[in-house]
Amino acid sequence: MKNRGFLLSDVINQKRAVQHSRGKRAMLIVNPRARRGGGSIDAARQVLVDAGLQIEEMATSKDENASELISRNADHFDMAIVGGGDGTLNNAAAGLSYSGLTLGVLPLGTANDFARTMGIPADPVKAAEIIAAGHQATVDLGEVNGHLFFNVASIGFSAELAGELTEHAKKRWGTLGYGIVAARILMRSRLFTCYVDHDGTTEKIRTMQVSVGNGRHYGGGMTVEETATADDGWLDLYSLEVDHWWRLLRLLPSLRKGTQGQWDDVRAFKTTEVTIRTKQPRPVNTDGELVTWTPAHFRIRPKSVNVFVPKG
Ligand SMILES: Nc1ncnc2c1ncn2[C@@H]1O[C@H](COP(=O)(O)OP(=O)(O)OP(=O)(O)O)[C@@H](O)[C@H]1O
Repeated sequence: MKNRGFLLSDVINQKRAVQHSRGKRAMLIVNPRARRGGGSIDAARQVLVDAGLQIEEMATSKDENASELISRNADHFDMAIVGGGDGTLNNAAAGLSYSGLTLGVLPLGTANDFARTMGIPADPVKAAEIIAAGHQATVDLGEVNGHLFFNVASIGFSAELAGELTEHAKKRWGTLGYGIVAARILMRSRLFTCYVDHDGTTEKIRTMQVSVGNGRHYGGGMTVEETATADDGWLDLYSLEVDHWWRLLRLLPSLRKGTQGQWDDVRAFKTTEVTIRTKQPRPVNTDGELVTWTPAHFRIRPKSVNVFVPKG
């Protein structure tokens, strides 16, 4: 009986997917440089085709910007399916936001934090089923100095991590790679001075890292803030003001759960706009890519992108 019920619900879901997707045109942009981007996504593509989508695959390379591809071709499509990690999604963010095309995510990256935030399964076939089913949500984007991001932007320790964690290391070690390189950088990290302008005040702080999150997860399963969602209209900032790296160790469980704001040496608040200034220019990374330098002006861009998400 159990098996029969399961088969019936599969058939019903497939029918619903076909009703929603039949005849819709989807551009499929796969980043071959993402961790699993070089592998086959044939099975995921087949799920989309079986649901009735007309798929046109568009090549993206190091020099080709996914946003440009989306903007240039938006008139001919109903949705843009992006196969890659968080770097690829950020690369597509401007095009998605300006074109209004709905985003389908095939998580082919290392961390896939945006997929995690939205509850999209890491398995590309299951993720394709979510796209075919057609349930949508509208999410915010973060912006720093004109660069858009889905999950998080940081200054300090994790920007150094982004600089040192090579593509090769990510491909080889996956999220374990983050851990190994992070431990090495942590041991030599020192506090630096920042001026934080927000909500009419300026705070001078000494910090090891400032993170500004739009979504919920980053860094392969860390949490920006336990109540954060990608559609809450807020940026969540936290600053690690610990004086020795080893004090960070006791914060690790909180950093995973997003409860770090409860510690005395962590400053945390919600805002919609914040500027961070440093004495010397410091690099800013968005989801592992170095994109700009301080002074860094962050703001929330509410309700910017429609995304296919699991029901509920
Ligand atoms: N449209 C694109 N075409 C080609 N390369 C891209 C594109 N967008 C991003 N990249 C580059 O591809 C590399 C890998 O992409 P991405 O960051 O998506 O995967 P990942 O690093 O494996 O996953 P994650 O960011 O989830 O950890 C990044 O260094 C990024 O700069």
